Amino acid sequence: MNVSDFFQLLEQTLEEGKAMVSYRLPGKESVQLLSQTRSGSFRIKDFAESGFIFSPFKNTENPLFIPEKESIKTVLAFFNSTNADLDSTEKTATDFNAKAKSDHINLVRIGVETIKKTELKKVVLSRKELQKVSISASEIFQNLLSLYPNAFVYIWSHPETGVWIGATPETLLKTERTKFSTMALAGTRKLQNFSENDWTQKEIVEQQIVTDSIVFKLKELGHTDETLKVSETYTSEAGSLLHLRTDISGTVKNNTTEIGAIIKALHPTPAICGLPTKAAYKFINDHENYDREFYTGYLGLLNMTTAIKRSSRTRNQENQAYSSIRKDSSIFVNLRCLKFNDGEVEIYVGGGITKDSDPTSEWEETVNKTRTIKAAL
Ligand SMILES: C=C(O[C@H]1C=CC=C(C(=O)O)[C@@H]1O)C(=O)O
Repeated sequence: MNVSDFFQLLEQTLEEGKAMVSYRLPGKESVQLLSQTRSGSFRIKDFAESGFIFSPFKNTENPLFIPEKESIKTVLAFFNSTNADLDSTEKTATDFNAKAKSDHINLVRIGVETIKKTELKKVVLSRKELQKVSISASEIFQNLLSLYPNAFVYIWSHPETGVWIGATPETLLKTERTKFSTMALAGTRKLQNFSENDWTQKEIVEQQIVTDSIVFKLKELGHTDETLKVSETYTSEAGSLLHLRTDISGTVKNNTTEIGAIIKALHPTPAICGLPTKAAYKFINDHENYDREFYTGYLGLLNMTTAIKRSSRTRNQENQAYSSIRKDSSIFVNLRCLKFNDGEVEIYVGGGITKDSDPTSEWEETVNKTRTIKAAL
């Protein structure tokens, strides 16, 4: 299928209001469209299901999903990412209102005070920003595909949720055969004029909290220092931003039966909630004055069929291709995302707060994070 036929089909499916999702995995060239054939909603019961899962931040017991068996899959084999000019995003630098700024600064102040007085060590505080738009959901999706070749880029539409679009840099959980991997992603800087020494203690601590918490939760599931691999922490690009990142991986006996337990143990990580989890979750509930809905939830491929072509060289059969079928998962944290309404979008952004946070810098960080999305509007 060619590019224009693919996006025409996507627009038609969106217009029909069917449950559908289109996505591209990080670093890949192909774009998939999964369109649910039956009307109604499907919900995850035990995470052994196969399909595309879409979970909110809260109430994650039985998330919505589009079952692989109840959907038609269309593939666009090659989408050319042109790496559009990120500098164009600067035009929106002052495009915010004063009340949003003072509200967020106040929220962060209360967060810092609470951290200084209580057991709370870190809390991720967020906000939502409305912006008028004149382009379609499909165009925003195509722009994100062009801008962010290394992100997980998606558009999800469902009668129960409306339309969500995003380009997230954060993997929650990936499985390949018996190997699984996740990442601790936190701390934010602008790519422009950055030098490695710019990372401050605040960001190093903020990110270390995420790594330690993920390792701790995995150990509670029976993984050990011997079985887990934890990488060095390094600087990782996400559009025009940089984050600190540590990769964590291990093995499972059975990736389809164990995935639910790992997702439930990890979500919500301190990259999007805080530490201790319960105290941070309560603080968010009590003080963030809006519903995050699917922002900082998770989404992606759950136990989806992957056909693998291998080539094996033997003396008699050179380059013979063998196919095998696997069930793999690629689940992401829903960051750098928006909810689309005709003529207007809601952009969601947040940042990790510790005792050393400066409220005005935290506000600016959220402004910088909105640019990831605004560049595509
Ligand atoms: C909560 C967000 O980002 C998280 C992921 C990377 C860096 C973050 C930070 O520096 O605060 C956040 O933990 C967001 O983009 O809204």
